[in-house]
Amino acid sequence: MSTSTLPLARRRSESLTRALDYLELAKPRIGLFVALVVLASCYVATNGSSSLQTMITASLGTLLVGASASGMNHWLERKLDQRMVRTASRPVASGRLSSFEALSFVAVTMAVGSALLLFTQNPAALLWGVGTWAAYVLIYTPLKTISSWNTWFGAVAGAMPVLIGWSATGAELNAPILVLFAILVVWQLPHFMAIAWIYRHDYEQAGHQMATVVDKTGRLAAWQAICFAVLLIVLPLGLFAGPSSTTVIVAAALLALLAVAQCWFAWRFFNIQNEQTSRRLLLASLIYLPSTLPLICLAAWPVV
Ligand code: HEM
Ligand SMILES: CC(C)=CCC/C(C)=C/CC/C(C)=C/COP(=O)(O)OP(=O)(O)O
Repeated sequence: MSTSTLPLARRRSESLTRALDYLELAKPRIGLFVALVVLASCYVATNGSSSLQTMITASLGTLLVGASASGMNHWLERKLDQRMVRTASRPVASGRLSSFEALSFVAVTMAVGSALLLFTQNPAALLWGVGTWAAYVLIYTPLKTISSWNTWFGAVAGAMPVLIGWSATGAELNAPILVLFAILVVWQLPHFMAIAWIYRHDYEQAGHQMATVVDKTGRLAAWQAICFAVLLIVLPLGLFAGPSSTTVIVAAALLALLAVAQCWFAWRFFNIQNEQTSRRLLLASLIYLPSTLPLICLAAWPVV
């Protein structure tokens, strides 16, 4: 039956399925978090004086470059993804999208995202965007099957959108932006160690050298989760490297308090790695990150 003779309802549902497949290529939930990080970074870099237009276009540009990186990761890992329960039904791994369709998505989102960063922002924002893409696609992704250090490289790549937001504003580096970058790098270790434990059998099946694969006792993952969670408690002290004010003191205290809560879940996971402690640590990490963003903005509140 040719496409034109298919019943309208069926054609509509097929178009919707394809649209959702392309959306899945972009890893939209991680993308949303990354966009929020860029919004906050623009605000923090300028102590609240960034224009709304800069904030929105920088976030949109990063979202598109990030979608391109995620699409490339789907394509590069299509064979490995087939071996993992969590990823086997992904659009490229399952064959619903062809390599041509996936790579076209990668090229179009990269071109539009890069143009947005260059023409609405500046060459530095584009450079950091391309650098983040390269760190994720060319360094982190191939390292996953080589060494468990991959997560540390992934953590740096995952924090680089802070630098896209900062460079878009053209502002000087300040204490809150450096603290936000550090928080993002460090946060990803407890975030991912919980995931590495939950999906350890999947990762082993695909040959990914995650901490829970190279050390099946779970201790390596547990140590990394607790050490980096503790580090999150002290990082807000870095805010005092800049001008101090009541808002900075309040923001630093609340950031440390949030980190203590996150640390509690890392501590439970450190003591015993099981379904409950790992899932709770993952959930805590997903609550911790968006909660820190308004607080770091508070720390950059203009002193009058
Ligand atoms: C080393 C770095 C990172 C690794 C290896 C990693 C890995 C993952 C994986 C595998 C999941 C899926 C968990 C599941 O299906 O249950 C996930 C979830 C998530 N991650 Fe990360 N992540 C990293 C960094 C980041 C960063 C930088 C962000 C955003 C700023 C982020 C935001 C999220 C969000 C929002 C989710 C939940 C939504 C979803 O499952 O798509 N992650 N992460
Ligand atoms: C501008 C730009 C490029 C933004 C992207 C930001 C960025 C680098 C986020 C990466 C976070 C990360 C390492 C996710 C896990 O990927 P994974 O491959 O381990 O996840 P998977 O197993 O679900 O594929």
